[in-house]
Amino acid sequence: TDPAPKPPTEPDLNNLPTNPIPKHQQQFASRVIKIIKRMKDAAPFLAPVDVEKLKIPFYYNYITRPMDLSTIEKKLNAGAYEDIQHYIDDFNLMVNNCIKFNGSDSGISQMARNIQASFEKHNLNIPPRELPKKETHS
Ligand SMILES: CN1C(=O)c2ccccc2Sc2cc(NC(=O)[C@@H]3CCCO3)ccc21
Repeated sequence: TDPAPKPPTEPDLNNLPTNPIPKHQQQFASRVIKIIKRMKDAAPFLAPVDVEKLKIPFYYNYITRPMDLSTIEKKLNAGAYEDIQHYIDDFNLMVNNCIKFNGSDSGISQMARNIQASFEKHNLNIPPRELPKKETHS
């Protein structure tokens, strides 16, 4: 059939959540993404998959929701995440898109799993939504 059109770019600035994740969670997540972006295996994931450059006109027929590190960063900066879990879900979507299109045994999928392992390690101490109350010692 015909090549599917490019899906709408995220974040949808006309559809931001009323209660996005608080500042301290957004800052934590942005720091993790910055660290991941410095990994050599992150290079193919820094920007959206370029279907023209890679000559893969049917990419969007298989991958209906493309995701990459720059889009996650834009969503963090725009306050597009309602829950910190959704930032983790987007990272895993990026990895799973890669595995789905290229195959689990491909070199690019091994790179995706490498950065995913580092991402999970850095997220071990994700801060809770509400900060612990400052105790006022009477
Ligand atoms: C994640 N991923 C891919 O999932 C992908 C999708 C289809 C075909 C190949 C690949 S490997 C890949 C390569 C680049 N980029 C390059 O190879 C650069 C930029 C275009 C040509 O050289 C970017 C994303 C990507």
